[in-house]
Amino acid sequence: MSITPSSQLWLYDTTLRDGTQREGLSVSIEDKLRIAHRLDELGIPFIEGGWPGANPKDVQFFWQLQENPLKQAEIVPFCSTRRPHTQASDEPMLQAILAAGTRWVTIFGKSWDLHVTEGLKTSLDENLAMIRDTIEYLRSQGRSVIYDAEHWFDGYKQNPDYALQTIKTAATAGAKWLVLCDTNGGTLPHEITEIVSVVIQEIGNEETTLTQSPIPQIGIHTHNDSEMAVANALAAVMAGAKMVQGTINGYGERCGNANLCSLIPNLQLKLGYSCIGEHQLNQLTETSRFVSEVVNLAPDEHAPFVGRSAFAHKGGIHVSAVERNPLTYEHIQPEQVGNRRRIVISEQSGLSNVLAKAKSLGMELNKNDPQAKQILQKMKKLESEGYQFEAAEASFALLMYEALKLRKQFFEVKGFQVNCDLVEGKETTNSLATIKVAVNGKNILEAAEGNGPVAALDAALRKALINFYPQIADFELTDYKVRILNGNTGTAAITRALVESGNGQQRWTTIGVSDNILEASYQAVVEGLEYGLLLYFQAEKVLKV
Ligand SMILES: CC(=O)SCCNC(=O)CCNC(=O)[C@H](O)C(C)(C)COP(=O)(O)OP(=O)(O)OC[C@H]1O[C@@H](n2cnc3c(N)ncnc32)[C@H](O)[C@@H]1OP(=O)(O)O
Ligand SMILES: CC(=O)C(=O)O
Repeated sequence: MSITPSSQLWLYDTTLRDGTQREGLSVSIEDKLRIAHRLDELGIPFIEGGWPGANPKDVQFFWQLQENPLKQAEIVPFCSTRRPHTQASDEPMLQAILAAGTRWVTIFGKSWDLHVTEGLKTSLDENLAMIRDTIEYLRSQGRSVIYDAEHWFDGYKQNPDYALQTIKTAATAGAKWLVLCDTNGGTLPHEITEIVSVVIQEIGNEETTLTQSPIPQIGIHTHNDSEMAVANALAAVMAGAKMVQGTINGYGERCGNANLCSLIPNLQLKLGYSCIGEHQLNQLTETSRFVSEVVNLAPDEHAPFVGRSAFAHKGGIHVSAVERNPLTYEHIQPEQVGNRRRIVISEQSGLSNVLAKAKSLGMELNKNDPQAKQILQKMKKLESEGYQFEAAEASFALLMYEALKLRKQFFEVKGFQVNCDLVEGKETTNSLATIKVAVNGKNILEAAEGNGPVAALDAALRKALINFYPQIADFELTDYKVRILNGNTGTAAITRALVESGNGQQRWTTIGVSDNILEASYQAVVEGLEYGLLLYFQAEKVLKV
């Protein structure tokens, strides 16, 4: 591995170690393996896999990775320096990271005198010896060492001479990287710039190959407690740091670590540094969603660069301009990071939103068409009554088809009735729905039970339609949300029901609004089935063509 071009930066991902220190995040060995391989594909050169001496899961993880190694990344175990007044060679934790069988290891040591005297309860000299012995021992075992200077910035601010002594000790002992950590996340960018510049002056930062360099390179590891983690990492890089540590989606202890999903595009697209390949940068959005799926945390829809809303345009003025030139309201092209532009429909829309939506549905509509204005007016009127089409794009599509006289009537609901039994002492209610539907001029009457009125209604409707449209057997109701819009008016409150449906490949959301919760739900359920049929027949048509 060599670093020559001055614009080359080394990314170090710690999702599998510091990321898992986030409250509420827990992963299995299989999850860790899947994430490691995905980060490898993304082109991250260093992946911190965990602390093998600290728990059996991390020991297993490193062993299993040996059987199915990464393609390009260095997998790195993490550990502290030896404890006070012990021999490095006798430390079980250090034996555990050696047993992980990697080329690189990361150890963290104390930079802040307060931590030495109060945390470790040892002398400042012994702390220096702990750093030196540990690095020398790991090097004697053939490992390349990354030294994380914990609490570097706080330590430097309190006692700069001692803090500098700790990293000079690490450098002399042979660490190849000195990573300055803003462990408590309280430092501001101007302080980072100043302090990193001092370190670079003191330590030197020659451009040379990693394996030959006697002078360690400087890295940065920042936390987000002041919401400065990304800004601080950028400030450090601009001051000369060559390694950037962070995590996918910014997961990490307390408020998280520097978010690589923001750092990488900022470094690469804005500042011109080279971190990962262009074809890898456009996997960033997918990687962010993959990791959130594996760790079972809902993705942040508003995350910069990779969030679903990162390139979503809602205001009519924005949509009008973006349609003419995306640069007007987008700082980068969404495709560069694997994301996509979305046009959101709402009461804040103008004709441009409607036209863009029509285009995305394959319909030609222009600003002078009277239907375009009608669609906009109808949508705004419905929004004023409680509809929210940005959350129910399928219902908006049906509204457009209707206005353009393209809405196919697959069936017509003539009426329905729902009865609920609430029996004292029974925890669940039984509901029975009867429904009358007309299909191709034929009336069908069906009844079905469900554990709630909406489930019963959905079941009765499907029963009535299944002989005409067998494909609805593949549709499922995946989510159902209800919101009371003017809760202060008691029973006269308006209910908004959102139903999410799916067919195994796609999901779509429909909406219903009424002062009757059943009526609102019924509208959303019916449109959900109708839209599913529409998708099915559109796909059929395309296939036949
Ligand atoms: C800034 C960071 O994020 S550092 C990483 C933090 N991550 C974690 O702590 C997660 C994994 N940790 C663990 O599983 C456990 O804490 C272990 C296995 C490491 C240690 O467990 P225990 O031996 O029971 O100790 P405990 O967690 O109570 O205390 C930490 C010990 O590490 C010592 N320690 C802390 N930093 C260092 C260091 N840089 N070098 C050596 N020892 C250190 C503390 O002084 C304390 O020692 P003591 O118990 O002799 O006083
Ligand atoms: C090492 C580390 O995770 C920190 O100092 O924050």
